[in-house]
Amino acid sequence: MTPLLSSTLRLDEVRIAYDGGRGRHVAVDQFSLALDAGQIACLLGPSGCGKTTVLRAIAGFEPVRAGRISLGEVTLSSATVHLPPERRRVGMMFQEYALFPHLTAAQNIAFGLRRQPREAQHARAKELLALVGLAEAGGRYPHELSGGQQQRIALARALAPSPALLLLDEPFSNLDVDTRERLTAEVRDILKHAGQTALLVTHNQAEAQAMADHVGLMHNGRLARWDGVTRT
Ligand SMILES: Nc1ncnc2c1ncn2[C@@H]1O[C@H](COP(=O)(O)OP(=O)(O)OP(=O)(O)O)[C@@H](O)[C@H]1O
Repeated sequence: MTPLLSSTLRLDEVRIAYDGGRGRHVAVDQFSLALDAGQIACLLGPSGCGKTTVLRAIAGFEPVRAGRISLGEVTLSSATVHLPPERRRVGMMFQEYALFPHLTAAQNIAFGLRRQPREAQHARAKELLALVGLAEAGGRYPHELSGGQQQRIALARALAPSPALLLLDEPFSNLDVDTRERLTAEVRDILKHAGQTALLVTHNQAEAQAMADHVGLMHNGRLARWDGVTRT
């Protein structure tokens, strides 16, 4: 699939702050990066360094105090612009977005396609079930799937509306080590096959290296390093 050049993600000198009881806390500052369409990047860093805050700002859940976030030609956030989350073409796979227990795997995948005709929803769900290697599991409910299978369905659900950018926050943290290692490689293949631009957050360096084309190391709300990953 040819990546769309128009969908480069850019963060330029972004500042994000939280207002709390003890005044304003600047969680992310002078944060800049560029991620070309079709590329996978991973933000790595210790707890509290601001990884989730960056993802939440890109998704539109936190305002930006200074700087600019853009996707292609469109400004998503700046000190004066705040596009609502549903208009950003940004998909998410966050821990808190679990599958709906009362919907089948196929219905979960089709959930974000409710405005499309039923036929188109079925076809897209079928295509994504195949992409994540669960072609036979469309009729099963989440409790009938393993943890790893549930994560693959959650990924399929996030991919279904063809977002220009997919954000993944610690997508494997609930899984055991073996499943986690296997899924890391599988998810990279799935994202690459779909030509999906993705930004992932993790604590785990091995996971970052296995998944990403670029690894960004965060420290105290800033991007300390941005390295390309060489693959043989
Ligand atoms: N809703 C909030 N209100 C106030 N401060 C917050 C809020 N969310 C996060 N913070 C603070 O912002 C900083 C960055 O938090 P963030 O969750 O982005 O870090 P993180 O790198 O994702 O951490 P972890 O790896 O533990 O998830 C921390 O100091 C945190 O305490």
